Amino acid sequence: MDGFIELDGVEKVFSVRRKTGFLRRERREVRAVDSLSFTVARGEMVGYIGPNGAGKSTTIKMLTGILTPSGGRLRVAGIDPSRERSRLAHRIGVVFGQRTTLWWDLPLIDSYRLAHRMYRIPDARYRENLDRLVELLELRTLLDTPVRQLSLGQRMRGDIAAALLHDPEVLYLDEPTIGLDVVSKAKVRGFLRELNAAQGTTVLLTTHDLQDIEQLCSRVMVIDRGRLMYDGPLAGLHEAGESERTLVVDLERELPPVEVPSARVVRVEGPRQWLAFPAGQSAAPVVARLAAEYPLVDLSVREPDIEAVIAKMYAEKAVS
Ligand SMILES: Nc1ncnc2c1ncn2[C@@H]1O[C@H](COP(=O)(O)OP(=O)(O)OP(=O)(O)O)[C@@H](O)[C@H]1O
Repeated sequence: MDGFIELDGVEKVFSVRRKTGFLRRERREVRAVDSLSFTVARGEMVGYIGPNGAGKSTTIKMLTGILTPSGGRLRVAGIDPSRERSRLAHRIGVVFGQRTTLWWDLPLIDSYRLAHRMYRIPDARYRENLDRLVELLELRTLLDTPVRQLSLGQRMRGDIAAALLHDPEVLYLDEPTIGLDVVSKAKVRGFLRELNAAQGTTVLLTTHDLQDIEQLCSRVMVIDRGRLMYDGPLAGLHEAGESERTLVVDLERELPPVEVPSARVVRVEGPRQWLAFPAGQSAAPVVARLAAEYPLVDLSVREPDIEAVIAKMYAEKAVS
């Protein structure tokens, strides 16, 4: 193994006690991560996806040293995370979309001052990093605002800055765009792309939004029931799952199902129709044809969700 992040046959088994009667308890084992092996090279930006309960958070927690693996070998920058958690902490940054690491009642800048001391960042470097991050993440006018008053998108940008003040070589992001509007998502994605390109930061990104992966990662790993199901480009995942995108079309009036090559109508509701077409294909020819031949009022494209792609992957495997 010669990656920056290395996992070899990693396992995590939780022992769960379940109530089965008034006084009876049953002990059950949950294998959250099962013989997981992969490597991520320095500077890579990799998507890590899978359905709920697949084992993504458990993997990230083992990579930060919060959880100790039940078996196998795991290294980040040559460090065994659970044995040398505080040494590793200086080299990694973590952002959880669902939970903030910022101090809720204090102005944003105070969380940064605390990180300055906690990570013992040299003064000049702290000032330089703070200045750069505040500029790139558009936080200048928010520094004196208590975190609880920030919008979700502002808070997320604040969290990302906090995770990067100490110049980590690797950044773990757990759902960084969850709940954000289109503009905020674009800002976060733009920043991450820039960070990876300019600083060479290694990024492991967990998300349920396939557009995050599409716009940021050349490689995606799919985990399900603790096992690695797929490791490769996103396009290959669409092929493996034969996934489809959906075009939602609003017509001027109710019409019979429209007829367009390489797309099929899957639902009709009054003047609105839903057309499915292969995810690997551009929507442009379908849209052009619709606009030319039908009284079009509005349309939008819906990406397949990860659960649907993975469900199809399973279905494919079952018949092949
Ligand atoms: N501390 C724990 N004790 C017992 N079981 C756990 C614990 N943490 C996770 N699990 C179980 O391990 C499995 C994997 O959970 P994990 O949180 O890693 O999934 P996930 O892929 O991150 O899911 P989500 O997308 O919902 O966050 C689940 O069955 C979960 O219930």
